[in-house]
Amino acid sequence: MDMSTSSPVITDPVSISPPLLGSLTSNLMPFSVMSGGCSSPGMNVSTCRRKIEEVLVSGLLDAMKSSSPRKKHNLAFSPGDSPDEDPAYAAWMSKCPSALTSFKHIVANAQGRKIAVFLDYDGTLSPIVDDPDKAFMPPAMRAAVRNVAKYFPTAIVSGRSRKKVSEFVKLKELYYAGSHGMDIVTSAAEHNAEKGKEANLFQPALEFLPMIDEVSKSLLEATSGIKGANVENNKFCVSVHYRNVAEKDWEVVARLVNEVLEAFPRLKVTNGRMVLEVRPVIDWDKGKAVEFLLQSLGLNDSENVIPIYIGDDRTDEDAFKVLRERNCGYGILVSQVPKDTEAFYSLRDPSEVMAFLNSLVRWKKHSL
Ligand SMILES: O=P(O)(O)OC[C@H]1O[C@H](O[C@H]2O[C@H](CO)[C@@H](O)[C@H](O)[C@H]2O)[C@H](O)[C@@H](O)[C@@H]1O
Repeated sequence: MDMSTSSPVITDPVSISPPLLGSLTSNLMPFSVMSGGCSSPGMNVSTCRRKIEEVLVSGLLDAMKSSSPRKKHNLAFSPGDSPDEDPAYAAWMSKCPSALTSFKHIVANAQGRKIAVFLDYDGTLSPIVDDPDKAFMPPAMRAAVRNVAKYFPTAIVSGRSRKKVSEFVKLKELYYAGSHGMDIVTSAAEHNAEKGKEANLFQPALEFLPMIDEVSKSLLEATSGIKGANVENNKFCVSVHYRNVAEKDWEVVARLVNEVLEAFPRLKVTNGRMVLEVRPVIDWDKGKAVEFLLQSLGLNDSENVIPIYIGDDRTDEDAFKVLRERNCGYGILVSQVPKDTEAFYSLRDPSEVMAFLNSLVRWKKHSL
């Protein structure tokens, strides 16, 4: 087995912000030092600008490559083998143990306290698939989430638009935070219907709505010639998918996204699983959304409330970090490969997520 190319610890991808060339050109001096050479005597503005652009595009491309490992490159074990036989994975699991094997410890700590459950969608409740419009949640998972919500306040926190993720999940008893937490409803739809009231909305990036629409159209147009590229408007953010783009064309994707964003200095780009996420430069993320939900749902008592957040993506790290810093609750990372993470525990895939949720319900029923 060649360990040199397998199971690397995946580090945090780059977040390139704010805006790319627009603000950088107005502040060339510091950046010219960073980019090594723009300050050379005789270099004109356009050469310097090109240099900066190269640095940004190659940074983006590196981030795309490092955060989007193709499975076969990252599994040390050959097909049919168990990840347990991979020493790197086993070493990582000793730092980030399975939430299933640690279940007794998790619930022992929750005894006499209230559990609140936060769930990411893609890669957590639904398996990752090539077509984002077909990321359906299996009925058994829906049943598991429905049961969890009977016993614990439960929220979905997704990068998708709130509308789209709630159409996938189809459960009215949950709270939903879409657009990476920038679109939150703090009352479950069933309660709204019962009380005949409007949903309580929190949308910290409301002013960006027209800008997101505009950038979404520009990105769609710019990438229309790239086979496999897909632009998804998630209301307060936009996803540029490159999962189905040939790797040789990733640089073109990076270049085009960079070019489009030159006109939008108030937007930044981060990356997830084979996707570039364009979003407003505001101090808001899934971690802030979890804090906001805990506060609004009256669950802010860190002595008596145990939040459990399950997610698979880079953006979920913000939520794991919040729980770690508050020293309350547990982040659980869904991953089949070792990753740098702020989570305390891990689960391998959505089927293990479902097993964990079912265990929570069984434990709660038993303890009533
Ligand atoms: O926060 P999440 O709910 O995990 O949303 C993050 C992104 O998920 C979706 O993209 C990912 O899943 C797709 C379907 O399995 C897959 O094709 C894609 O490569 C993944 O990146 C969603 O389409 C994005 O808009 C979300 O931002």
